[in-house]
Amino acid sequence: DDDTLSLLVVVPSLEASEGFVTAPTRCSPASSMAQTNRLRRGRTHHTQLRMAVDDGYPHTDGFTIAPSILSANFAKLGEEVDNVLVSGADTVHFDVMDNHYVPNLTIGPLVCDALRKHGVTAPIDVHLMVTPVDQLVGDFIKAGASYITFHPEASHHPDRTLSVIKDAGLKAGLVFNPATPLDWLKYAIDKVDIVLLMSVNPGFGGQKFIGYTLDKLREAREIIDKSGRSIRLEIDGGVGPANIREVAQSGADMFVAGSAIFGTPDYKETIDKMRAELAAADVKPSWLERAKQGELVAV
Ligand SMILES: O=C(CO)[C@H](O)[C@H](O)COP(=O)(O)O
Repeated sequence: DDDTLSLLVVVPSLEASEGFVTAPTRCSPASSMAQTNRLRRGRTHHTQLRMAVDDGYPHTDGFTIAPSILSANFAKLGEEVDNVLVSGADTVHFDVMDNHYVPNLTIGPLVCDALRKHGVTAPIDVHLMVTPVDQLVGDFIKAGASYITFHPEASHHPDRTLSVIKDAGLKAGLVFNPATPLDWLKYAIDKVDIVLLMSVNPGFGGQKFIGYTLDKLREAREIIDKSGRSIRLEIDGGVGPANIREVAQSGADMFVAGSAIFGTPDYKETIDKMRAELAAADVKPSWLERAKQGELVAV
């Protein structure tokens, strides 16, 4: 209920081969507002409530699967989101397009708020493809977003925008279009929780993965690992069971997939295939391995 949150907390275990053990705990909203919001946002409505107290992300295997609702049936969005979450997705990827920064028009804070009111408790990963950025950031914080990522070149003050998101207790991220260099990370990396690489030109679902972004993933992975921080590396565009293994091997640990999931009749079967490919990739998420060795600074 809203007064007392009863959670199963997932904590990293140095001994467990999967990297996690579960332990029941009880959390009270008497803690700070930011912490309370974080707890609420971190709740999932899977078969059991899960939360990674180390970093605020839910995960089963250290990898995050984030279906993009851009490819969902908007006429029954709540049901679509419920289905994809019970099918094993970790977060809901929420694409916001303004017909200005990108040539398409989608959904805004009202829809995010409606999903929360519908009962969605999984993290909502808001990807802003808009300019200007700042007004919508405030609106999405109020609407119950969990993570907000934006394109730095679309913001007048990227550093300030990152701070506003983080100060509200959310995860903040920068998004890079396929041909946009990663230079923006050089100065702002201490405020970045998520680096999102576009592997298609933003604006539409169902496009083909641009191959050279695999090199860019490796470059971003190196920058992140050097930073010594638990930053997630998210990839978005043209990802599905056929290429997720190679994408993971190139360094990604958060995978957005729209048409590959919503375009299939059985979401669980598709997500299971993606997880099987991740297991076969024979790589562990860098953040998880380094957390086990006590190397990472929490974000
Ligand atoms: O941000 C996006 C487009 O701008 C979408 O999230 C992305 O394209 C995912 O769709 P698909 O998996 O079908 O490529």
